[in-house]
Amino acid sequence: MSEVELNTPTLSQLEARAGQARPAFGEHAHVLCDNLVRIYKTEGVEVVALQGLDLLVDRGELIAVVGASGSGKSTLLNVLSGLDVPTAGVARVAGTDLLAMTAKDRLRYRREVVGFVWQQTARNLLPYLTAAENVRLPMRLAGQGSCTARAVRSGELLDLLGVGHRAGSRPGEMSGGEQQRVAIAVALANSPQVVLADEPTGELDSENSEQVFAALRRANRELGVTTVIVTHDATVSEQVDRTVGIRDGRTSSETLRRTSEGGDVIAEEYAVLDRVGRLQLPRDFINALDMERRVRLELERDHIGVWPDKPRPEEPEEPK
Ligand SMILES: Nc1ncnc2c1ncn2[C@@H]1O[C@H](COP(=O)(O)OP(=O)(O)OP(=O)(O)O)[C@@H](O)[C@H]1O
Repeated sequence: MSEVELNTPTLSQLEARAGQARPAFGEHAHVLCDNLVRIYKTEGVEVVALQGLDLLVDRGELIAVVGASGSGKSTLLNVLSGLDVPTAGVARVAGTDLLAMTAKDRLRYRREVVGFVWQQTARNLLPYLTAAENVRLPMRLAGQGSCTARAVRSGELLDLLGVGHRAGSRPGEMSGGEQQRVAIAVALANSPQVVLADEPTGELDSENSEQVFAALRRANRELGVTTVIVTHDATVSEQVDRTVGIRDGRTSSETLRRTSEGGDVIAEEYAVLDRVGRLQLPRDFINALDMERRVRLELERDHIGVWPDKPRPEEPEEPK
């Protein structure tokens, strides 16, 4: 055997080396969506609601997903909550592969792994039970703890979310914001690993919305529960550290919030670069430069320039 043959790696060695060099996408993420596709077919017409969406959320992180109506937010949440199955791609939450669940796995997943807060308070709480009874119900259904242990936990959760004084009230006797904070306690009752909230402030005024966001932040911080809030309200980026924007069924931007040394809250927006190098330019940037179909790129030492295909007509000079 020649020396060249001896030193030439085999295909399987090359594959093993490639695997070592790059950890799998989102290997350590608590919530992972990789190239997620959801196509709805109705009367022969196909609607692509998710078009290869990538999303990573770390354990213990709190993020918001924002997007215009029809961008795919509810579809994403339905997949993450185990209500819907994507057409293709990977969806994994707290180690559970959402595309490979049996009906029994799905029930366990929805009962033990994730907690939900829906927009409509009526979907979150039973009207004829008090706040404390509503929080105790999921624990009873899951057969968790003794009667006393359940009462203690419901009291602690209601206190944590600032609605301890409402323990004996029925939903109809509480404000919308209080009902949603009780709903968060219900979602947390069985100690889920991930809380999913769909427009939790959609029916609330700004003061109540802020209280609900503050309650979600407190639950996230104190209990370490990973939290994903879906909303069309772009101002949510002031309330959370990371906001992921979806456009046309794909993640398009991220806004990161940080506090400067002077104490000011600074929100910086980034475009998302996907794994094959695709980037969605903001619609207003494209419109401002009349960009269409293709653009010219130039690689500089520390950035990439993007120019319209055709030069823009000269601006007419202002008459003197
Ligand atoms: N069951 C369905 N059958 C057919 N098309 C659907 C279905 N559900 C959603 N779609 C379509 O998929 C796309 C994404 O919808 P989705 O409800 O996920 O968006 P969204 O961002 O949550 O919107 P909204 O904020 O209005 O609820 C839309 O074009 C919608 O019409």
